[in-house]
Amino acid sequence: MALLDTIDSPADLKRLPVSRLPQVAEELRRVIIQTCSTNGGHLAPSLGVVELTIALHRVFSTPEDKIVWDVGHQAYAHKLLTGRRDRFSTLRKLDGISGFPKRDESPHDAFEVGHASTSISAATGLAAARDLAGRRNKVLAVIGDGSMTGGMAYEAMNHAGHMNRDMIVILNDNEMSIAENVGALSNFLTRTGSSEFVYRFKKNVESFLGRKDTVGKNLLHLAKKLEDSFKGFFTPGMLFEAFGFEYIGPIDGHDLPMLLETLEKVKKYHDAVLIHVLTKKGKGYKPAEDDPSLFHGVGPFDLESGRVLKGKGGAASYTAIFGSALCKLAADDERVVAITAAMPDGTGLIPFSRQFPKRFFDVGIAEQHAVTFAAGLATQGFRPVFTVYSSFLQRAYDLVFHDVCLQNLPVIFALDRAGVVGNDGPTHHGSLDISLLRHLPNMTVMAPRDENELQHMLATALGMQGPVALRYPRGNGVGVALDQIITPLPVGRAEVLREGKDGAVLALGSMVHPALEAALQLERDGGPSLAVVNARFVKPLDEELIQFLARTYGRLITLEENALQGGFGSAVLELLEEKGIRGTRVLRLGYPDAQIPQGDQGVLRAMLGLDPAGLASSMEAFLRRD
Ligand SMILES: Cc1ncc(C[n+]2csc(CCOP(=O)(O)OP(=O)(O)O)c2C)c(N)n1
Ligand SMILES: CC(=O)[C@@H](O)[C@H](O)COP(=O)(O)O
Ligand SMILES: [Mg+2]
Repeated sequence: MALLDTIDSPADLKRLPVSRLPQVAEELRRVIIQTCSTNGGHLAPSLGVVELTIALHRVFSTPEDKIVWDVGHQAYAHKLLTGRRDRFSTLRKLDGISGFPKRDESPHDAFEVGHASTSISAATGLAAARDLAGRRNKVLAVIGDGSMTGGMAYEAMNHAGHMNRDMIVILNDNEMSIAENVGALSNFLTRTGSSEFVYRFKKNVESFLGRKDTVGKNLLHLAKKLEDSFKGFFTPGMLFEAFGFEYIGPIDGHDLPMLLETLEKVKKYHDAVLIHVLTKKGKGYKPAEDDPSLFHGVGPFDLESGRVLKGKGGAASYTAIFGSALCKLAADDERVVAITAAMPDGTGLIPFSRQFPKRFFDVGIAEQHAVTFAAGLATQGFRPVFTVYSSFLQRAYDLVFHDVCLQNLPVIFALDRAGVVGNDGPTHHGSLDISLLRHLPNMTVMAPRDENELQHMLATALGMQGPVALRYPRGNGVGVALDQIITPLPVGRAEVLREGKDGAVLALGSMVHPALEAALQLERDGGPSLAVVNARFVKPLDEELIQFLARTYGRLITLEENALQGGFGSAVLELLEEKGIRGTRVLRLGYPDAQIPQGDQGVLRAMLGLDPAGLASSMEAFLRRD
């Protein structure tokens, strides 16, 4: 029987002799690799923290003690050790366990995450609550070096350090974000400098004098003092100590005895402490060790070879086509610059970064900074294209308004992953961007019906003088041929794709082709005949056409992959109200006011009634109600 099968809670782990822990680590890795090979998932991040997770659950006692995982994509071992081994095969599937910590999934999941750099803030809140309630549990945040490039982490450290709450931050430093980590901090963190001296010195002293020898401890103390005396070096320790955190490290994040000893020691402290651990992303699975970016968030893969069975960014993906169109347009327009917030691969900007290295900027996980950085560039005549997942732009909302729209600056927001993204679930679905952006002054919002129109919309955006949001879905296009010549579209003009007698469908972006399919299906079945319009623009709407359709049919159906509240359909309703067009019946189809769960994209769209069959059924029922 596998040792892991005997661990239904951290208490079971605590009962094992230390000598058995390496076997637990080995079995955890085997389950994580096996599950990710079938389900996909965040393999490399989770493999990198197996020993750290074992050590944490050996020394601390969740759920009383609180562990907040930053992003939470690395928490698979945590889930396996906290009673979810039997359900782990449902990872990231509809109705399965989440790929991120979820409070309603386990009391051991102290806080819900998914977007980076929030863990220290949450942990600070948990620590303050503990103190107010007079409890004495420990509170920890585990944050990666990539997530440490997010400004919120410093806001939190500044506050936590000031309060000097009893809390522990564990910096999991694997020198990787999704891609190689970027930024001055990243270089700084890997510049162990005198810390390296102290680290090697500590290792030598320990091996020579034994761990428990007091002389060794005094020598270690001396080594630390030596480090402090190296005024010429400004080491990570000093940075975090400037924030009021006692710094410990760097230590080997795969050395279980060292981890256990360090955590046991720090557990006795009652101050703000940061432990800097060095880990290898993907440790224990060679394909992931060799390519931690590919295996950061990976689709199903062949266990033996590590060959990924269905990649995300296939040649026909919206992402890849966006990336190549941007390169084409940038070649003829030197004003074009591209910006990513630590996601060059996921946003398709790798080709651009290679072709125009001086015009490419990876700002780290810093979306707020990215927006205002783009605004700065735009004031000087450049055409910044900030390519970002829809859900990750949400944290920069005010900067979009305050720094871009109010100044009416020509910044382009290329919003990838708009609509349901699939197995990442509710934190990552791009379900809000239309509602967030369409009411901002000077903003244009558009969505292409397919991957070919995406090219033309990008050219349209680059030809405009103010802010533009261009949203498109995760995954492959509909398989249309790509025009070689990319030309701008007439702004604010929709496109009638088919005529009808009984009503008109205004479909936006990824809903256009399903709408066509549904209308055709209805007609084939002898049902109503519907006109279908590719709306193209949420702002400005094609006011003339929409008023004509309202007056002609008296019945309109709007379709969008966005929350209904404040979405495209809302904009149509507002227009009819504003123009005094009474009596038109409007059916709005889109996302409800509810969390959309995780699951394959097609399954979710069908669940939401946004697949062709679901659309046909809703449309027919609506038209029959007359
Ligand atoms: C606000 C936000 N932006 C971008 C992402 C996408 N993202 C997820 S994990 C990750 C890299 C995290 O790097 P690190 O914290 O070092 O963790 P590691 O994967 O190396 O363990 C990024 C950019 C996100 N989840 N949230
Ligand atoms: C954890 C995280 O936020 C990213 O890794 C995200 O899951 C990537 O999403 P894609 O798989 O759509 O690129
Ligand atoms: Mg990292």
